[in-house]
Amino acid sequence: TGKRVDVVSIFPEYFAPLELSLIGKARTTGILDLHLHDLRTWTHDVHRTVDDTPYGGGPGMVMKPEPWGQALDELVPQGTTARLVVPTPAGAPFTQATAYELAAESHLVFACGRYEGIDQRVLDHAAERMPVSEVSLGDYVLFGGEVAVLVMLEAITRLIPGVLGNADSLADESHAHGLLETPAYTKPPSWRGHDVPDILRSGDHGRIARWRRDQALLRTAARRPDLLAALDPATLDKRDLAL
Ligand SMILES: N#Cc1ccccc1Cn1ccc2ccc(-c3cc(N)[nH]n3)cc21
Repeated sequence: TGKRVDVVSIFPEYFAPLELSLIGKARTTGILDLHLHDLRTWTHDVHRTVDDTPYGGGPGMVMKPEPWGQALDELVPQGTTARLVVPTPAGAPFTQATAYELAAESHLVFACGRYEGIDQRVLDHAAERMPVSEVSLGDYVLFGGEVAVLVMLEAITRLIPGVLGNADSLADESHAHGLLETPAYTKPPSWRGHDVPDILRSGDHGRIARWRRDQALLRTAARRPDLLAALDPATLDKRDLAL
């Protein structure tokens, strides 16, 4: 059976396009079993209230715990398990490594917050019976979790075996070896006075691989020194260090 993914949001229509693309693909390949839910399903008052004022004062509103608690009771019944993934500016960085970890899970529940976030007790209570990942997509603040979940779903889905046609394309992409990927070129060989590097048209695959690695190292050093610093020195050979 495919990977079960539940998304809970007060704007489930944000995800409607996925129903076409991912569900379409999943139907043929049985990869993703995506279910969208409106959090207001689990409200019972006439105004379908999901938010209230923050304890301790401050601007904005906070999402009430009750609807979330009932949603999780229904989506992750006692005796079943899932990983709860909650986008938040205060989360741990979502990286390619996180995407791989989440791609391996059989059941993911994404909680999309709005307003100033979800009452913390929802996450604390859920953590008593399931793994909870609070994740940040970057050091900027969004209006809510929906866009973050769209990004995560894309990053995760492409890692599930069978989704990408050419599995090799996963091996050499950015962040696969902890380095940025090399520049890409295609025909024509010369375009508006810009030529493709001769090495790439030499047919010498050993030298091409070497050139590509050099480019990845130089590019990573120039644009992402933080990634270079994080590299395992064991993966670098003496030529690399000479760059
Ligand atoms: N929480 C919160 C919050 C706190 C202060 C101001 C605005 C918000 C809005 N918000 C509500 C839900 C929610 C979900 C994810 C993000 C998010 C993630 C990244 N990486 N940036 N922003 C923001 C979200």
